[in-house]
Amino acid sequence: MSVKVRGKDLDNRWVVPHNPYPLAKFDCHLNVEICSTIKAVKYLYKYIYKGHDRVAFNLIPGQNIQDIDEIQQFQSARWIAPPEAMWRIYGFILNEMHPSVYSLHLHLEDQYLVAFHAHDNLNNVLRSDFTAKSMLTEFFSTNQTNENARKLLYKEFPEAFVWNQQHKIWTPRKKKTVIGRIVTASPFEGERYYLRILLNHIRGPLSFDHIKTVGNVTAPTFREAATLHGLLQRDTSLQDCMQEASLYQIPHSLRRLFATILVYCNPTNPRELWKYFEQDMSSDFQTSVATSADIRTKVLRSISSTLESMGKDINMFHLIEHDVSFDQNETEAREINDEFAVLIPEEDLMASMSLNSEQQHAYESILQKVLLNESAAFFIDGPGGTGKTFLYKALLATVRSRNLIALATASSGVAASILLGGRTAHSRFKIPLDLDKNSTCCVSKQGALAKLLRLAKLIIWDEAPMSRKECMQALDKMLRDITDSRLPFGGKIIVFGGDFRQVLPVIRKGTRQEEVNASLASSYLWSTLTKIRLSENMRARFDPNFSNYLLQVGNGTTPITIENKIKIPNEMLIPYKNDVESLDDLIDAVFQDIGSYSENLSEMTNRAILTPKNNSVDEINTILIQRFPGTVTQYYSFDETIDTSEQGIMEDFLNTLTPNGLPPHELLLKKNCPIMLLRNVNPSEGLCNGTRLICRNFERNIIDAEIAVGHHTGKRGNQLQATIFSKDIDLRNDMLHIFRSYYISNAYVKPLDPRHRIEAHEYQWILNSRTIIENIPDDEVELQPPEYDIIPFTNLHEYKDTGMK
Ligand SMILES: Nc1ncnc2c1ncn2[C@@H]1O[C@H](COP(=O)(O)OP(=O)(O)OP(=O)(O)O)[C@@H](O)[C@H]1O
Repeated sequence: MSVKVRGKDLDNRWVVPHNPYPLAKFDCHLNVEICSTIKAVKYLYKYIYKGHDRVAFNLIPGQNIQDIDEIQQFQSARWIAPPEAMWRIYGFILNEMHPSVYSLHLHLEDQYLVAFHAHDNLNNVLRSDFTAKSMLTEFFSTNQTNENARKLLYKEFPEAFVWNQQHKIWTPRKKKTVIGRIVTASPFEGERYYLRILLNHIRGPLSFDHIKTVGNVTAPTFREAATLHGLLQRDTSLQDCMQEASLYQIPHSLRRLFATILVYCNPTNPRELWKYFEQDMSSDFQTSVATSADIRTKVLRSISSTLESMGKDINMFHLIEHDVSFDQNETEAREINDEFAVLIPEEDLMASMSLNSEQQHAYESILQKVLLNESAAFFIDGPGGTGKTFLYKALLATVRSRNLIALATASSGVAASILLGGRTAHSRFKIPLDLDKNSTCCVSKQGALAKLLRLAKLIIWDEAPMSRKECMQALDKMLRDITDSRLPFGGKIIVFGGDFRQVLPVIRKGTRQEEVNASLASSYLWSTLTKIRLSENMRARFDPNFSNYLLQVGNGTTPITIENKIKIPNEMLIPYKNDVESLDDLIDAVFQDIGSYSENLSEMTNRAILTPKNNSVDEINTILIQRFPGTVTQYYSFDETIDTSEQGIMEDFLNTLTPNGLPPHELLLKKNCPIMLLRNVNPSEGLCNGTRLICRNFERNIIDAEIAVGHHTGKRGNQLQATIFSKDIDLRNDMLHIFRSYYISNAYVKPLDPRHRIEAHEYQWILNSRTIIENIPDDEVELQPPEYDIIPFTNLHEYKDTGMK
């Protein structure tokens, strides 16, 4: 619509947002504003709650009056509405706050406010014990005598104790819920701010000195104590992390860690970090004949290939003066060789022999197309546990064993890590993250990936229903482009699989219909797919009732429904008593003997409690970690406000937040406890969002963990498996005998080129004249890696005469 106003053409863009209904109803000027920021909301609140006094008005007669009686004016010209008048007449409270907030004193030693009467003798005031008491000093004193008090943080103290201002003591609280807040301190205040940080994290401190004590060391300042506790971010924390790792990780792992730091930790000066650790990262490439330039190239190439698998280019980080470039042919060869080098486990090869009839039908239909090289696209539809993954494994093994390329992909990292050589579909096909119907994959027609895709005989995409249809459509377009074919998926044989009863694509705040519309089943591709159904539940074979029940839920035909809700059979439920007891019962039922799990990994990693809310996850995790045997190690996150002046005010609040994909502010871990990775750090190494790992060791800046699921199981930063091959073995022929074990020291260890791998071992040991090989006595059959329990020298006396070593 457009109108002419004073000779100018104006259209809708010149009209402020308004709502015609209130305009007509109230016959006045009303704008509509969109509250998009916190500030706008605050502004609105201020308006609404400005209160009655803001309608006070003043009528001034014509003549100038000198005497203005404001009280009189206020009283006589005050207008309040009848409801408010009634409210006041009855004396109802006008505002209240629940729960009440206790403001807790914060001061350095002997630096607090003292109130005294003008006529008091100052010397007496100073000498008086009573004057020397404050909320904080009495918090320390109570901790010295009361065991229960020591379990609390300063800010939690008012929840269990009441501050008696008259006698200046904390007495146990009997009723009323309150919360405590330590008064804020800005980082610019120095020590007072660091004391606050310590008080917010350390339970039951006994004195100012005690709170500064970390282990056996009493730090000179609160700042240093906070740093020793890991509560402050250090400028050198990334360097410290590499330093710790370099002490016990092999160079290959160190390079991987370095690449991960480059991608995820935004080091301010990557070149500095590179210079510092180049030597450590290159020690496995150092031989007497290698020049330093060769070694550097090898190290950079190794880092570059890890970065590539994370979707980054090494030249983004400017590690050296000039840009690094590697031979394109070599990159191409590596993409293809890596696929050829994927190991084929014996059990996967045998899987094709034990397929059930439905799986067998699917297997033969797909394999026939592969062998005849005919274009085909399949969708394997089967509820959870019907052996889809089992079928993919059999297919992958058969195709790969014929020296053909089969690509394994999945929508999620976890599903990808279960398949050998598996990658997420996004990373394998370079599908953009922000998709629309015109998106295409970022694959160059001349590049190494295009070459690999043209060579691939079979492409598997597991959990396809979880991805939006645009992903598959982008793949379709890209494959048609690189193969110059008009056939669906460029004539490639592609197998999608999954279960529409499980998770559909995530559409934020989307309706059920929107989710269905976004899924593969609503794509133009759906009609081109040959559908194969699997229905026999192989996971719950021995529990047919459960398997039937699952199927019914999935198909929406559960017999017993109350108000459209699924009724879970009583035998599957933990009866509800109250929140606390029932949660305990649930934990007991799932994790029956938590003390023994540290020895039996699969027992622990095969169990999980699922909850729809992250808060409940944190609550259950806290209980589980307390019950898990061993001593706790704490890691803290650092929260920073963009505006540094708000750090003191916002820090506590930020610490309480646990946004998606981030661990809690205080991460409590114990040796051998399971953890789950929350990021796709390096999917090709099995490190993706959802990978479960077992904590093996803790350093200040490093958690040493071992992968606990998928075919990367057992992978750990510094673990070695070795195949020895070198002409040095000939020299030692007399001594080394097949199938015998030896202690080997002073040997070089380096990663094995995938093309030379005979078994699943990743590293080779290089023996030279300095290598020491010792026989292991026959009675010492079980070779255990040494485990060191390092005891500080000062604590050694505790082990004196106890027979402990
Ligand atoms: N033909 C078979 N013979 C023996 N065991 C089988 C067979 N098929 C599947 N299984 C076993 O059944 C279990 C479930 O199979 P699988 O994980 O392949 O199912 P799925 O359909 O991929 O399940 P989900 O949808 O939950 O991923 C696995 O332990 C697998 O080893």
